[in-house]
Amino acid sequence: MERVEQHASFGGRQEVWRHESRTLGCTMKVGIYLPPAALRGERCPVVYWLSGLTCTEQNFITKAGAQQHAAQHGLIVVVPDTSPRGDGVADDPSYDLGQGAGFYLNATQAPWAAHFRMEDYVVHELSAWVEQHFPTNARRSIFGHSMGGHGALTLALRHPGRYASVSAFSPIVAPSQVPWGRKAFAAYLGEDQGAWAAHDAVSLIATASERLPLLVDQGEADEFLATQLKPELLQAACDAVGHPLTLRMHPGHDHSYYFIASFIGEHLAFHADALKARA
Ligand SMILES: N[C@@H](CCC(=O)N[C@@H](CS)C(=O)NCC(=O)O)C(=O)O
Repeated sequence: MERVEQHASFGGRQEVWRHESRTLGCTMKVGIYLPPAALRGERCPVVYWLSGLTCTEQNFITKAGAQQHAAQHGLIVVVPDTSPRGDGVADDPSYDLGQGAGFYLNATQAPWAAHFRMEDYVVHELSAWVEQHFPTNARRSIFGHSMGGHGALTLALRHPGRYASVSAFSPIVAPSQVPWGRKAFAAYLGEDQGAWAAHDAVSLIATASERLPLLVDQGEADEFLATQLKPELLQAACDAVGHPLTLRMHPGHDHSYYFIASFIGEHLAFHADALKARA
């Protein structure tokens, strides 16, 4: 492993690391924000951020403005890339499949299955690596944007007990029912839609064994709202079983990091409260 960037930030340090992933079979870059408390040697909880289509670790660490809030709450923020990377890794010319579009699941279909194992990477290998090398206290929360919002919701629902809290900006809530998700699921999981529900937040809500409250923020001027995101499907699924959901619609906000930056402080405060309650 090798540190490839470090920048002083709000009394802490924004770092980028490169490490070998056995799960993905390639080298991965990861953004790690260490708050002042971590630099003083205190053990801090970790919040995992999952980005959307086309992103690397750079989008969030340079545009979300998370560092000042993570510093204030004493949170380590870990930002993985959105897929395996490299010349030996399968890819597709479109922006919504292949590298930059891993969808936070383990692919079962050729040519993707060899490297596209983002669920195992994020849930198991990355957290073990983080907890081995950084001053953590083994408490975790998870959040993300768009494809990464889908990732945060589904990984929290699929791994009850692992995360203290979950939230999302503009998430894909029902990938089985929208073009981005249907294209990716057909490629990664196969045409048999029986396998899709296990990676679809709206489907998973019905049978969730842990009713972890969901915080979701969505811009009303988001260009993908009606075609790809459909938060009303998540609202209906939560209403049907009494799953706690706070869905906040924001007039004027689009799908960009300007939206994320506007509410990132509230999301980190939400996670900090939940992580403290677990202490
Ligand atoms: N029109 C966009 C679609 C992809 C997109 O909007 N990606 C979102 C996540 S779904 C994003 O975070 N983009 C990078 C950024 O805004 O920094 C593109 O082709 O790049």
